[in-house]
Amino acid sequence: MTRIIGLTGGIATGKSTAAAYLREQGFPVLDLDQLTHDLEAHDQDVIQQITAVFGPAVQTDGQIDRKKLGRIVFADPHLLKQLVRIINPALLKVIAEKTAPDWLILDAPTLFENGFTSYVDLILMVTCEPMIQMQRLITRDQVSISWASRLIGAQWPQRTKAALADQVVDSTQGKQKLYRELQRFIENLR
Ligand SMILES: CC(C)(COP(=O)(O)OP(=O)(O)OC[C@H]1O[C@@H](n2cnc3c(N)ncnc32)[C@H](O)[C@@H]1O)[C@@H](O)C(=O)NCCC(=O)NCCS
Ligand SMILES: Nc1ncnc2c1ncn2[C@@H]1O[C@H](COP(=O)(O)OP(=O)(O)OP(=O)(O)O)[C@@H](O)[C@H]1O
Repeated sequence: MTRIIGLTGGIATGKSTAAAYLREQGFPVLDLDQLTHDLEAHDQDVIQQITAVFGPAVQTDGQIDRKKLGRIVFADPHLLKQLVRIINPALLKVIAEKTAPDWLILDAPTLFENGFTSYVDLILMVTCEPMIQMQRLITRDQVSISWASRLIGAQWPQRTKAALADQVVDSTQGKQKLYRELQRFIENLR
């Protein structure tokens, strides 16, 4: 029977790093960021709906230009909600069809914000200190402090997510410590 672990946390806190480790340990992972990218590149219904709301300028070569769309929606919470309303049904359709012999990891950065908590059996959150989060985001994505603040501000605060999660792992002190915490999490699952 498929049981779903929702892997979530703030932007650039280490979710993909945690997901990669869990995948190495044998867990199947459904990455909702990647799924979103696939839908915005190939799903004609999604592309059409996004274009109807945000205009033809968000399309390049028949696909959604995510950098352009990101600049629009992360600058306006109402527009971000409109985008989520378009994407959510398409994501939920894939989630509902996905099966695994035991645990399935749903790598879902905005599990809470998108209203996906009722689709998972357990919530695992990756956290890190806010200053480290800011530094990692600026370094990884080469963005300004003000844009990084906007991206962080578009999500629920880390402390709110941590209070609602079943388990929290912390990536502040490096990858090896994060992996040890994940290993403990796995051992307690079995
Ligand atoms: C805004 C878009 C076009 C930006 O694409 P881009 O390739 O530049 O960024 P990417 O998808 O890799 O996202 C980077 C990070 O942004 C954050 N983010 C993505 N979607 C959201 C959202 N709805 N709310 C807040 N933060 C978000 C996440 O931390 C994510 O990991 C894209 O993220 C998108 O379509 N998002 C809406 C769909 C969604 O909610 N996806 C998350 C499902 S859990
Ligand atoms: N424990 C860690 N120690 C040091 N650096 C880390 C650690 N975990 C992640 N990083 C680095 O921080 C950055 C963000 O990590 P990652 O991409 O895994 O975050 P994310 O939460 O998946 O981000 P997003 O929300 O944008 O998808 C990356 O450059 C990654 O190499």
